[in-house]
Amino acid sequence: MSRSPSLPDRPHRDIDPDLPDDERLEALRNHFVDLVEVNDQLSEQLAEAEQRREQLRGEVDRVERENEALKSSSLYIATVEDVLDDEVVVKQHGNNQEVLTELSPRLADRITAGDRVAVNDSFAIQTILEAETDARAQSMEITEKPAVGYEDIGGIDEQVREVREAVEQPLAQPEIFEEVGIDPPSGVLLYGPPGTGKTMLAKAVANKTDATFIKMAGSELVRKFIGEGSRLVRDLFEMAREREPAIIFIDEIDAIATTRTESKTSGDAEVQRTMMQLLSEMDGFEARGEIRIIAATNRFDMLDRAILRPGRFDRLIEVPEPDRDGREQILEIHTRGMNVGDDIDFATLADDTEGYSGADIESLATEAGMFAIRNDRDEVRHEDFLEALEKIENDDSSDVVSSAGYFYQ
Ligand SMILES: Nc1ncnc2c1ncn2[C@@H]1O[C@H](COP(=O)(O)OP(=O)(O)OP(=O)(O)O)[C@@H](O)[C@H]1O
Repeated sequence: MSRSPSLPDRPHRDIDPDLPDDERLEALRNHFVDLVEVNDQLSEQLAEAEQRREQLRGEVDRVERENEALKSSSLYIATVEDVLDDEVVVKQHGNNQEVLTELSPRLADRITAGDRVAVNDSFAIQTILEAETDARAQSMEITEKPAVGYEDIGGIDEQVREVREAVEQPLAQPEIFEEVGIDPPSGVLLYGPPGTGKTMLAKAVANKTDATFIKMAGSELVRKFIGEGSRLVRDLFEMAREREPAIIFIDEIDAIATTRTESKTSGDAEVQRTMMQLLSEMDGFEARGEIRIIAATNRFDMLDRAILRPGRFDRLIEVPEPDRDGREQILEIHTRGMNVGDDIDFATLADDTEGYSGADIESLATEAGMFAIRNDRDEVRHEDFLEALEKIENDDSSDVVSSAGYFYQ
């Protein structure tokens, strides 16, 4: 870009000292005129150079501003569908828009079809994202054999029976359903307050049937992976097919299956698409196959009824807070591995823990153990439980006993 203007010739005039005065004077005058002319030319060139410098300065500022804007603006997620010579076809997640975009030489030999990429407003690829398997692993919890058995679940025997019938039996004895000629429930929805054993139930069935337990949280689907919800739902079912027999457990399903709202923000549209994908996966599902689906929510009131239609989550099981006997059973379960004294009276503790969920009771037992340690004992006594109860009741910041305040139907 640099331009070096040619400098005018330096005026040079040898004046003969032997010339008569008037001729020498004339020669000097002419020389002076030449010098003035050169000076004018140089001044003109200097002014031009200054103007050019100003222009360049302006250009640098503009490029810097553009660069800043590029660095700070949000990018969209897309998948590379096809790599051509120096162009690629990308499909933007969320709206599925396909575009042909130029490929920068910087990325040319690193990109392959199927890569997840971040694109800017003009669909220029900015970065290649990490492998899809990482995203899958981040969003799902996969356990080959969860370490939870039915004997670890207290106070909800009826719910255990129902889950076994709706999920375990179709996996363990599919022929019974074939012989009778009925399809087992497509999906089971567990609903009730937090910490009552919904996740435990799903894990226990997976354990009993030697099925892979694949958990995905609805809230993560919409919060963490914006624009990728429907793709992750597809991945979830694909993963389950790869690992049959499998139990798919979708926790907090209300996050993706809420009643349609009036607002039409892109976030809502994205949640809708994620739910539609889930429904279409479930609709195209082999009812007697080796994959069972369990979902859980503590916001039953918010659910979009579309997910409860036959062929979808068509078996509803309420998992309530434990009653008095249930609390006693859960207390016994959670103290099984503890060194407890003979003086512990579970019956009165069950009376004292009205409104406690299973998770609250688990925390109570741990807290009682802490009091025993604080009192320099290796045996947990009834008094430790009473102190733990008092601490929990007084502890405003604790969310224990808060479950009673959750809204569900
Ligand atoms: N019925 C129960 N019997 C024994 N332990 C329980 C029971 N319910 C809850 N717990 C204890 O609380 C913990 C949390 O329970 P779980 O995750 O199954 O609750 P959840 O109903 O799925 O809760 P959330 O709605 O918050 O996901 C369990 O690991 C277990 O220790």
